Amino acid sequence: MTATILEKIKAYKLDEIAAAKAEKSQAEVEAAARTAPPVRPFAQSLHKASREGYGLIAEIKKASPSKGLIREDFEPAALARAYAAGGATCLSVLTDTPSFQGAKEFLVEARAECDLPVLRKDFLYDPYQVAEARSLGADCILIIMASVSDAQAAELEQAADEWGMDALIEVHDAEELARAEKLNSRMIGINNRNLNTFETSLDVTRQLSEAVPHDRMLVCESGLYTPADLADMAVYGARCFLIGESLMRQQDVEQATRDLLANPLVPGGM
Ligand SMILES: O=C(O)c1ccccc1NCC(=O)[C@H](O)[C@H](O)COP(=O)(O)O
Repeated sequence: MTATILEKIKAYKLDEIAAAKAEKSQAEVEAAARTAPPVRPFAQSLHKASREGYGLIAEIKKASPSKGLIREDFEPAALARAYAAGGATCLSVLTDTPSFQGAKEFLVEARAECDLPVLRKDFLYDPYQVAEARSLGADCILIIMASVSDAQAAELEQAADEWGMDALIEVHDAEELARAEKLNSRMIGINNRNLNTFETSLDVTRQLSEAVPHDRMLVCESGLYTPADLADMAVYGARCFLIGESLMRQQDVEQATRDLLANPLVPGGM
């Protein structure tokens, strides 16, 4: 049987992790993490922003498996400044190279340019990668339930907690959501994109949001383009959004970010 994209990504990630450990031991990466700049409050910032308007995690994303090259003129530092000036709450930076043309240095460069908390957007399997994320300055990690076991998810979450970082738990269906609920993290991301088929539909959030417990903060991820999309998703309880491609395709990223956030649906209103 042909391997799915997530299986292919996992295979090369495990090779990358082994190579990274051979180059820098766990103890060395932990020592580097201890000297990293203090953690910025990721979940707390989103929570605050979502009470006043929308919380936006703006993604620095050069390319993707589903879309190929998204943005040619790609400078993480300039993009971070534009997102911050446009009103983003947090940043997400792709650090995976083979599939997204990302890099660990992009996270360091982006974070140094602004005061926003930063998510390391990558495929994590090992607490080593969490310490590495912290050593780069990351304030939050992503745990993709489709690509890890319950035991791995709990181990990654615990590592994030020990470093004082937040974790965004990503789900795409009811079974993954039920598994995510066994974790402690308050942030649940519903990814509208099926990471194996790339099919993307806001129906995923429409159908799954109802099952998200009220004590969790819902983050609606992928396939969001317009203020109308955000207002539509807000009706289903999403006030926080993770957006990459649609903003990355804009010439004026700052203005596009501002426009997207300009007229949030009033909480509780229609
Ligand atoms: O974006 C992809 O093609 C992709 C393929 C396989 C695994 C993950 C993938 N993307 C990660 C994400 O979920 C998005 O970068 C993120 O939610 C932003 O989505 P978008 O606004 O649609 O760029």
